[in-house]
Amino acid sequence: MTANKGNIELTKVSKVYPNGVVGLKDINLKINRGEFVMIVGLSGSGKSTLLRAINRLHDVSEGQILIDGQDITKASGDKLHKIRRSAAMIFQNYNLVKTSSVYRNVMSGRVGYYPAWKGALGLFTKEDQELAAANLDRVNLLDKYYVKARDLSGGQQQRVGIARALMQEPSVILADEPVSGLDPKTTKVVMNDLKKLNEEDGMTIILNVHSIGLALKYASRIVGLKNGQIVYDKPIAEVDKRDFKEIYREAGDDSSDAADDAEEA
Ligand SMILES: Nc1ncnc2c1ncn2[C@@H]1O[C@H](COP(=O)(O)OP(=O)(O)OP(=O)(O)O)[C@@H](O)[C@H]1O
Repeated sequence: MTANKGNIELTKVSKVYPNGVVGLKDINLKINRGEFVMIVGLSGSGKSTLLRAINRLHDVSEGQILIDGQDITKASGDKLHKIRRSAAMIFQNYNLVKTSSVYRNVMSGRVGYYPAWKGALGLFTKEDQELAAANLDRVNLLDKYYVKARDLSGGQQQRVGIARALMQEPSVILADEPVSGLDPKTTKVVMNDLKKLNEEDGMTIILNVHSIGLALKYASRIVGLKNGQIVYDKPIAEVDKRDFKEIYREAGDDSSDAADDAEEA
């Protein structure tokens, strides 16, 4: 990964879905290389919309998103592919092809580097095959190389998702609730894999999460969303557990489970 990559800047970003629902409203957010930003907020507050906007899984209605100075909101064709490569996505439901081998799934993270026909035929270079093995090794799954994705546990599938993301040689990892549905022990393994990438490779991580406890444990900075707007943004050293009461308070509510989770964390 090239040094000094991994910077994201959103300016006045809004997203209105075709049905009129406001997903994001006037978001200004600057994230620097090497930050581990955890995005918290109630269900429906816009966390997924934000991550999907950053690597253009959907278009925004207004505003600009720069990844290492390049505007992804306006790019098309080859330029869009190149910008998108630097921000790899990890999904809550892993998004693996369940009937394919671990190796094929990991390799699919590399297809953006090949002409479509070569990718479709699986004509990958020896170097890239070695890279796939090395990335699987990083998440301790080299022994699962030939195993079909459907025969792995949830945590193992998510780690294949991480290895696939690494094939893009990204400077940013966007993780949309990557550990919801995993038990505490497996959650720890996946979170520690991400932490390692952050600390050892300086990768920027932006991760949506429901658990305040996890945010407090892993984040270098916590951003809170409410109704599509940023209502909270602090480095971890300045975070006070009591802050979350407000982020998680629904209209007319006095308390919330997530805020209680924060109190207990
Ligand atoms: N494809 C869509 N079409 C219309 N509205 C959408 C669409 N996707 C999301 N929304 C709406 O946009 C708002 C933000 O949704 P989003 O999924 O970003 O929230 P979230 O914070 O990620 O929620 P969760 O924690 O439940 O995943 C919600 O009101 C949601 O209903």
